[in-house]
Amino acid sequence: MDPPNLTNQEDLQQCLSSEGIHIWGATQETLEEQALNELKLFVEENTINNKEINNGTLLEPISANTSFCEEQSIANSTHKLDFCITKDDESEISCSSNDSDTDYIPSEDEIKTVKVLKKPKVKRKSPCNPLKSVKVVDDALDENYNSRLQSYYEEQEQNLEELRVEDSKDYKKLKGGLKVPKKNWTRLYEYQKEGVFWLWELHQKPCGGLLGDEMGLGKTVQVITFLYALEYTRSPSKYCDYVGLGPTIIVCPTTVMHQWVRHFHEWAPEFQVAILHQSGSYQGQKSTLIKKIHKNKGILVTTYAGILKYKSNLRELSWHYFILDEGHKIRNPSTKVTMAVKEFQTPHKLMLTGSPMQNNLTELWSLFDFTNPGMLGDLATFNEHFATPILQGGFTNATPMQEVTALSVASTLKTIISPFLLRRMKQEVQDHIQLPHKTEQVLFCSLTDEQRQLYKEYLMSDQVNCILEKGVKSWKSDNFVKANILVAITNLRKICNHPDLFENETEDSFGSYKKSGKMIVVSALLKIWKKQGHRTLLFSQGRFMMRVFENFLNQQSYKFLKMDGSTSVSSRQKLIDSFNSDSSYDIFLLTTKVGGLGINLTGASRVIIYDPDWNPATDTQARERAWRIGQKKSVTIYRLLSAGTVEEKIYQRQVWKQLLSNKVLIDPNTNKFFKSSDLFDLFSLPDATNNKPETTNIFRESRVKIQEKLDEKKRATTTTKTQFQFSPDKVQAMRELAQKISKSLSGPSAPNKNAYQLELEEERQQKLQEREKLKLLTPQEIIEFNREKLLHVEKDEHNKLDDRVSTGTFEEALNESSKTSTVYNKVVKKIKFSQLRELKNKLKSPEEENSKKRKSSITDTSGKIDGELVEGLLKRETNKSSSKRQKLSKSDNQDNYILEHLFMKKGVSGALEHDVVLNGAKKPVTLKMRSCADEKALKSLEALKKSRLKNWKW
Ligand SMILES: Nc1ncnc2c1ncn2[C@@H]1O[C@H](COP(=O)(O)OP(=O)(O)OP(=O)(O)O)[C@@H](O)[C@H]1O
Repeated sequence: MDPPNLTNQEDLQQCLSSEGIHIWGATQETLEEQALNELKLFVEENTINNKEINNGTLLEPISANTSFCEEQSIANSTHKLDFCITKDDESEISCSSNDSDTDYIPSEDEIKTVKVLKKPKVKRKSPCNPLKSVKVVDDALDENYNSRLQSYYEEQEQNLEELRVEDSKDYKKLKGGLKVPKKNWTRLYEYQKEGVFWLWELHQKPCGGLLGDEMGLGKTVQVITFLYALEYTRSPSKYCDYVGLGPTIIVCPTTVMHQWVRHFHEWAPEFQVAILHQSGSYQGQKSTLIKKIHKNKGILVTTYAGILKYKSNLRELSWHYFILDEGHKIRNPSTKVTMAVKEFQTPHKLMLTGSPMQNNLTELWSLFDFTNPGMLGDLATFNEHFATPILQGGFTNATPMQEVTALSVASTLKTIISPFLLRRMKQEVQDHIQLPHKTEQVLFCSLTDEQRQLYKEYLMSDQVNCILEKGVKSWKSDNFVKANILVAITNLRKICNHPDLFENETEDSFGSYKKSGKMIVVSALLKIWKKQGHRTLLFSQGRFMMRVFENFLNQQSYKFLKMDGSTSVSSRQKLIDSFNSDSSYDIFLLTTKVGGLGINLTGASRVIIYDPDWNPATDTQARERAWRIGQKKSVTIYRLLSAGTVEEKIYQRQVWKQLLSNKVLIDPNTNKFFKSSDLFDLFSLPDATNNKPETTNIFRESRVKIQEKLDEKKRATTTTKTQFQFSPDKVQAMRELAQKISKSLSGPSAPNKNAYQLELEEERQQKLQEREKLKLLTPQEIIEFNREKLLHVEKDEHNKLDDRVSTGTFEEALNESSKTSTVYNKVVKKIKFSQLRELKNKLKSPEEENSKKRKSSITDTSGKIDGELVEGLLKRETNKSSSKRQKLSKSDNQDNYILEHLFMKKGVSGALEHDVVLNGAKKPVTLKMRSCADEKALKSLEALKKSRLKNWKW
């Protein structure tokens, strides 16, 4: 089989640079991602047109008629790569409405899941049919539009003959004269009002802007209110002939087209809003629809693919506003769709995205090249003077000077883009929106034995050996090796998700959750959350994993809905509405790319991201579906990773990218990024006994408290066991003694006061005996003895035992011994007190006893959650006397319990607080370095100004 045609090295380099790769060469970039990116470039450049890759073998081209994401079957292959290669952008557009994740453009990230050769022959029930919900109908057909307007006016008790937007005093006038209807203004949050004003300021200049508020903060609502206010104000435009709002195009992902229509109907009902897509109500010639909406000065909502498809019809006409929703889709400057949207010469261009920079600084350049063409100079100048120094300063091996230069250049860049970028984070506006608390943790799950075995075997396969032998030397020039690297990574990821995705088993056991470490964790989480009454969004990357989940959820009788690329566009909004409105659905199963963009799923308060994406924004987008305006409950998000595997590297890469983005968009003084791994790191697997995932060591300070606590507990037990050597007889004697004591302490209470006194007397005798015995022991043995006692006492307090590793020296042993004894004595006192109380209670009347039971059922701590006995629950601390504990919310307590449970029973070996990982420490900067760095930043600015002269279309 021939290797694919090589693209010329310049093209490759360009692609790499768009992924932030070219600058430092191989040493500081992960090779696997370069392979991935370059392969993506092949996809976009059609250099390996329609070939499929199977275990390193590039197979024959798929038929020329293959539509995007169409499932193909190629015989005699075993381990199928889970993606398809698009023929080209047009082929994607021509696909039917129900066959694609991606009615938007196949961007560089869009290597799609297509098929497996052997489809898992699992008997599947289809997910529950959603309840019927009101379908959003657009205004493409005049009769629909008129009848909607009529009902609206009737509702408003207004006359149909009135002006489209009535001129009354019922508005808020902003500086510069914009009148915002009060019915909208009063509904906006303060920061949204600022957003509307910012849009108005931009409108008065011949420039565009990027509304980059964090996801779910209401970017759509702000833009619609602004457009509505423009129309309401009816002021003539300085830069074109329109009065009020002229014809407008909104480009967005397929899934949110209907959401836009709905928002327009709610916030600006008088506008005529038509969907330019086969899922819209207009089924005639699309060119006719385009002309009609343009003439009526309406709003045309279409997809990124739609822009390509109808580009010539759309470009014939002049548009007032051109708006890109989820505008990061044009982050790659060399894709067709990016070039297409940049060809539109509208006076006003806006972009909405919650993740303006996902992988590298070139992306940011590409976005601003749309909204403010030429403002950041040409790409080469930008890369040389901004992207390079910022990136250089971010690596762990950067010199202090490089670091400070990066800081200065990043600050300069931030200053340049600030007037045209409005970005607010949820944390900043929390006072306004009052979002409920969010916890986001990364859980490191152990592989099952089967997975580990498979993973190891694959690592030792010829394919991986070949990569490691050839790859290090020739990956740069050998695209075949790059393709192999990609295939290998994909296979490893499959094993991490579920071994059956890699190696199909018999039908009966296909997809059993017990075969996958992460699925065992999912199973435990879903079980507990259902009991707690939480509803869950379960995100996964691939459709085949979705099938495994579907099978599992059916077996476990969960009620669920599902949305992936095969879900027809027209039914997606219905599914979303059904899930939000019908609380009987436990779970919404979604692919990250389809379900992660733009939609509202506040009906759920729990989110699982089953497998990490290379792009941090993809996972963040997914989590934001639940944690957004409208959410009433605390939200918990778990990102699952298989410990020690390639998934950890992917997560580390995510963090790296996120920190780079934060440096420019949030705080230039973000700390260093860490060095990425090399090829050997990718294809390795630490020993199973090494149960501390690498990532938890890198971000030690971000480890969740509960993990520390459990680790301490473990150490306390194991240390003692390994440090001291006792003869078996001695151990036995100590055990017996300790057991005897603990039995006497925790045994059934005496029936009356006299019996209790007798018991105390017996205890005193035992203590005396014990003291005699202790005289014969060494200090270390005393420690061990005390520990043993505490373990038998089986109370929480034994966790407070100091766990310092004893070296066995006499002094330390004595120290530790005295501490242990103190803890022990406290325990004993507490137990006695509780026994006494119990005894008193027994002497109380039955009524009093009943009332006490009622109370205790509220604060029950023994293996119960909300009154339910939960399997595997050891203990649940609801210590009323601890003020710290009292401050924790119910949700925090539930989360803590769940984590404890997962650590103890379900193979989770580490957990990180995701937000803490991303909050880097700040570096002190000396004055001298600062002035040198500022000089460099000034030079960068000069270079940019020169480049601007040629390019900026202000
Ligand atoms: N002022 C407001 N009053 C009531 N609801 C609001 C307000 N602002 C936003 N919302 C609601 O919050 C939700 C999120 O808003 P929207 O979809 O506009 O956010 P977004 O920033 O565009 O999100 P994404 O980036 O995910 O697309 C929507 O359901 C919207 O109706």
